[in-house]
Amino acid sequence: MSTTADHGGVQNTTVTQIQGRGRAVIASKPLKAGEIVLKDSPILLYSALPLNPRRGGAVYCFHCFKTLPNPNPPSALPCPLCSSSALFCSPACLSAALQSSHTPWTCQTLTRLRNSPPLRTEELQVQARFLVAAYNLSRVSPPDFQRVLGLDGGSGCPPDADAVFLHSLIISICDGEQVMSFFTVEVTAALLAKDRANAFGLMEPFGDKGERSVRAYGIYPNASFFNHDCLPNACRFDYVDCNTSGAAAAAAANGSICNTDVVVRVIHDVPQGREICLSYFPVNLKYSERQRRLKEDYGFTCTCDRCNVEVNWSDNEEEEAVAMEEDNDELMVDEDDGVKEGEGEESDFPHAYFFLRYMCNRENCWGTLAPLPPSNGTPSSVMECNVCGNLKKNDDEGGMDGDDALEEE
Ligand SMILES: C[S@@+](CC[C@H](N)C(=O)[O-])C[C@H]1O[C@@H](n2cnc3c(N)ncnc32)[C@H](O)[C@@H]1O
Repeated sequence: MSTTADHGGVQNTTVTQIQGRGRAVIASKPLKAGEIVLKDSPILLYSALPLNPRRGGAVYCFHCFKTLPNPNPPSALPCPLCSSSALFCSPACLSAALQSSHTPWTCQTLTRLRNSPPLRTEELQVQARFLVAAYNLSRVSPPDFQRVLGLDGGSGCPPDADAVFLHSLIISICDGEQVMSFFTVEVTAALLAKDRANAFGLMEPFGDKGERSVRAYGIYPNASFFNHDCLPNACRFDYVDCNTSGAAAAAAANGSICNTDVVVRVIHDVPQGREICLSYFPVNLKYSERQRRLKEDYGFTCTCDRCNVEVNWSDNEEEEAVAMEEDNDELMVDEDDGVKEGEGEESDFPHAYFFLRYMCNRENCWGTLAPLPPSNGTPSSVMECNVCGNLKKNDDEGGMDGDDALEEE
């Protein structure tokens, strides 16, 4: 099967079924480094805050997820029903939320959940938020709800204990015959599995100690077609509270992109017919950790080129290899895909070049660098980090020199 995804933001790609990988995004023409292949808007967004947060409430708008300049009313507009549990940045966001993400039904169900005995973990509380958002979506936008159900994940697995528990809890407190009859425990379990395999996290800025947490999760119908590779050839940018001067900021400023949209850009040239993949987590993770996450959250064993090399490594061999390769100046670029395995010794370390060229060198960032979009077909020499937003000049040797930073946040 080969289809072009049905969303206006998809560019120069097709979605194809690949044996053992499900749907996959394929370049339908040769792509230049930095080229945008997708702009996507969420069909479902929900806060990553636990229902009963230990510290304070949200300081962002519950509709567009921008930080509120002043979280206290009257600058922020509270939901008229649940008051300060949900705040909004403007009358437009409040009004849109009351008809979509924060309907009276959602508001009432979340309030009842908050007033029930607290769920034992924050993870369960966030899953409960997701289920309420998904049930609500089935009421306000049945076609979007069907798209969520059509995502990959959860087929044939029996509901686990958490799914059974959350299902009976929510069904017992929410109003609505439609919800009661439609949502079986199997549907609830499938929704949770689809969320785990497809949701993107919109991140908070770095904290004082360099830590980061998720502000909101979103289901992006087209971005969810990208498969994973531990050495990806594309990466995702988002725009929440965007304050960099990169492509993201420019797009956000001229209104061509919304605060919660995502954009996918290829990080180096990609030939026609090649699959375009993202990494589902920072690329610096070790083999065992990557495999664990992919199995637990996404249900597959990764057999990408990098994993096929690293499967035989011990933990410290991997660290030694990365350190050794950082000094290697004999790595070359392949015209086709930007990464070339070297001769002899270097062929054991196909990812060293990737780390040098495409991994952000800001402390504890681990973001991926992609060039700014080409201008009139000319590739940009400025690389942008998809996590911290820093812009850096690309040197010809393939490394990113800290002195070349164009902007530090
Ligand atoms: C976000 S979806 C990607 C699109 C998915 N293939 C589909 O058909 O909709 C994530 C799921 O795709 C599959 N997947 C992603 N990367 C894969 C890979 N490298 N090898 C095999 N399956 C993969 C897994 O089933 C995973 O749970």
